[in-house]
Amino acid sequence: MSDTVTSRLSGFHKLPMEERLAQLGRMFRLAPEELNMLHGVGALQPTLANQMIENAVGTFSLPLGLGLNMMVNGRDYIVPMAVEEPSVVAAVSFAAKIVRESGGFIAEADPSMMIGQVQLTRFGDATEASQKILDVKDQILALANSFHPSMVSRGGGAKEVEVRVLPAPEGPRGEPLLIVHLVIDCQEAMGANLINTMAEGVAPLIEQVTGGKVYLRILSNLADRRLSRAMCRIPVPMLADFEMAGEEIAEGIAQASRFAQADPYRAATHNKGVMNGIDSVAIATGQDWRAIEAGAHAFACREGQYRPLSNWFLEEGHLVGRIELPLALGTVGGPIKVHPGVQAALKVMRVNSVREMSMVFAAVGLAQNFAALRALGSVGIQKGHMALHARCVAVTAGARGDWVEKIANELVKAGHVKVEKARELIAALSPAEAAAATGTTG
Ligand SMILES: CC(C)(COP(=O)([O-])OP(=O)([O-])OC[C@H]1O[C@@H](n2cnc3c(N)ncnc32)[C@H](O)[C@@H]1OP(=O)([O-])[O-])[C@@H](O)C(=O)NCCC(=O)NCCSC(=O)C[C@@](C)(O)CC(=O)[O-]
Ligand SMILES: NC(=O)C1=CN([C@@H]2O[C@H](COP(=O)(O)OP(=O)(O)OC[C@H]3O[C@@H](n4cnc5c(N)ncnc54)[C@H](OP(=O)(O)O)[C@@H]3O)[C@@H](O)[C@H]2O)C=CC1
Repeated sequence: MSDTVTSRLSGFHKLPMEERLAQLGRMFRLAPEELNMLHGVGALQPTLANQMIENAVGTFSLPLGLGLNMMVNGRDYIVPMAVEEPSVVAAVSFAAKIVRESGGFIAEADPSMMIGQVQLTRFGDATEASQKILDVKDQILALANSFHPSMVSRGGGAKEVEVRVLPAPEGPRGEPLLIVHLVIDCQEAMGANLINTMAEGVAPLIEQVTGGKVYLRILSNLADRRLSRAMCRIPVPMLADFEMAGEEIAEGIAQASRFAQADPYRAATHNKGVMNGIDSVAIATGQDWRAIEAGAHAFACREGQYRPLSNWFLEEGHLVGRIELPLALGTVGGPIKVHPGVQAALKVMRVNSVREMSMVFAAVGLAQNFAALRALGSVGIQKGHMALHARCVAVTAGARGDWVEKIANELVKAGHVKVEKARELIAALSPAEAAAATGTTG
């Protein structure tokens, strides 16, 4: 791989797609097959898809873009993003460009600790049953680890047993819930399968020592022992653009953050913006994005009210942004080593461990959030977003080829990004132009 990898590729978005790929190929010394994978040519063959899921009839594609300008802990990252929504990739690159000029993102991630849950019922007295389980804690851990000795030799495996007694949902007359938590270090894996194996494996021992009956044995997607954090600190004057002073923009972002802190209706949309970035990278890198989504939103609710995953405030002439969320990611397992497109995407992202990957994910979430709040707290989201959405609108109205960009530009100029307007523009062309614009013969 080239030593000159940089994610600061100014004007990359103005290049034709072939030149973008060629530039990427040179920088990462990618083989033609790897470039083809990124380009989507043969990335996931139907025969392989048929081995991945049930009742397969084919594959389904999404656009793959590159988030640029990302600097995390002093290292440059080009971030593969699979997403259908216009402006997401531009927004992350835009934010990361500003942040890198103020030193980049600082991030950290916890070790890969996950929780496996075992639900015990008919246990009699809850305190006594809890104590019986804790008395055989070492036996439970040894049994759990016997199902995955290779995880232990990697330094991972089951590390702790905890017992939680929860009030009965039916009220005081119902049996309280007794939930055993197995805390497992999953190392480089997301961990669901290995956790479930261990949770199922220890259930008979828990039944035996308590005389109770186990029902559920499954991981928890609220991965709150596996948090990732990112922060950035931008000098306020660096936020200025041609139209607004840095102070005004910073104030708009801080006000947006206050709104999300106070109001779950706003926090949900704020977090949707965060997840625009995180989900896109998750899909491109073969992660279980449903698990990430479930964990993020459960974590957002941990204080009893749904809150934003990130926070922005002013401090000593700087705008400071922070994000914290659970990220159960893997560099092995699931489809990661199976899907050839994921392999090519990971080569571009060049993370050396799952913790490093989690830090980049957190930084992407914060960058995405910054771009949205910057727009929302100043000119509004529509200006930037709709300008990029205009191309989709032009295609929906029937435009094809070079005409997509032309019609999109006209829509933006008219300040009216609607399919009907695009159809009007096409209808106003000469018959020959209209035929060319819509790819039909005249
Ligand atoms: C769209 C921008 C970035 C334009 O912003 P701009 O001011 O036109 O950007 P710029 O010309 O100053 O360019 C700066 C950099 O941004 C990138 N960039 C700039 N343009 C492009 C492009 N076309 N394609 C790819 N990259 C682009 C590129 O890296 C460029 O660097 P350069 O290459 O020039 O050195 C800005 O208006 C923006 O960030 N808007 C916010 C968009 C957004 O957040 N979209 C998410 C979808 S909306 C949503 O679902 C979430 C939401 C909003 O509801 C969340 C919430 O409520 O919190
Ligand atoms: N609620 C949820 O989120 C659920 C999710 N899932 C799915 O489970 C999958 C993730 O489970 P997961 O257990 O991670 O995946 P896998 O079982 O596919 O793979 C993980 C395995 O990779 C091997 N491995 C090789 N090197 C390492 C390393 N350095 N660190 C850790 N493991 C290593 C280990 O096996 P070995 O030790 O044998 O080498 C490990 O058990 C995803 O596809 C997810 O969609 C499934 C059920 C529920």
